[in-house]
Amino acid sequence: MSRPVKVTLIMVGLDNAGKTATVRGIQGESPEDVAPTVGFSKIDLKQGRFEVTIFDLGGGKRIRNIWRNYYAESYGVIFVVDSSDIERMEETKQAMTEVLNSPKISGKPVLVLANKQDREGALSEADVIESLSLEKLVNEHKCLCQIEPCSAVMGCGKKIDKSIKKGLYWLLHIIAKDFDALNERIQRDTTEQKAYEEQKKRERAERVRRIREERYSLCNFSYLTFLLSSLSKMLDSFLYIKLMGTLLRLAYKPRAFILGVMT
Ligand SMILES: Nc1nc2c(ncn2[C@@H]2O[C@H](COP(=O)(O)OP(=O)(O)OP(=O)(O)O)[C@@H](O)[C@H]2O)c(=O)[nH]1
Ligand SMILES: [Mg+2]
Repeated sequence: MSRPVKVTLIMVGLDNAGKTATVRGIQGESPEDVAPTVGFSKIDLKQGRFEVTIFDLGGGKRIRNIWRNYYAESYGVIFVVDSSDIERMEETKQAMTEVLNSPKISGKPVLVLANKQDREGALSEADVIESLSLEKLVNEHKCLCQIEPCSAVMGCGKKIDKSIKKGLYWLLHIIAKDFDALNERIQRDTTEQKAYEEQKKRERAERVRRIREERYSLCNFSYLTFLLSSLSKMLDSFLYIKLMGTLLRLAYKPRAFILGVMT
């Protein structure tokens, strides 16, 4: 029996594209009532001899910058597009360009799910290809690509939209064909990324240490200043009391005072 093949995939695309609904359906859960993903969710599933991990990454504008943290370990990309949201096609194209531009993604296989085909006015496969300049984009970055028009809310588990199943099968098949080279690249990239993250961690720790040290010496300095000013105040008070005593003595007993000074 052949050994299981461990494969990590990332699922990206704009917010509201239908990524979470798609992975829910793949997992056999209801794709209805999904909430926007804040951060990511991780899904593990078995597909034949593949042990697949899918990172469903939040697509909100502010969290899109986390996508790059997952590029190194990813064997392939699932890019989900809301085909019915024509106004956001330009934004979708920009997001896809940024993903494929990354050196850690270029050359890896990409499955595009042209989702929400059940919606009226949804762009057809050909229109999505044109709106995204998909052919040019994937050729430029040497990515094998397949596009599947689908609907994530059509069913789940065994009843999931056949196009989603077909797309996932294609992606895993392409990965398996070039597994050794891809795996070598992923091992190299993840080792490099880990070293980079460690370096960043060390730099951060060093920065914190320096700030603490500066704060500590500032604290010591303030303490010293406080101590000196307190001492000076005490001395001032002491001299003041002494002076007042002298004046009082001079005022009430001038003779005794003058004799005291003279002797
Ligand atoms: N009509 C229709 N609605 C869908 C389809 N897929 C997803 N939706 C709906 O679209 C909305 C967004 O779906 P999500 O799966 O949360 O989208 P997402 O891409 O995960 O969004 P973020 O987590 O914010 O990045 C939800 O209301 C889904 O029910 C589809 O194929 N057809
Ligand atoms: Mg989501």
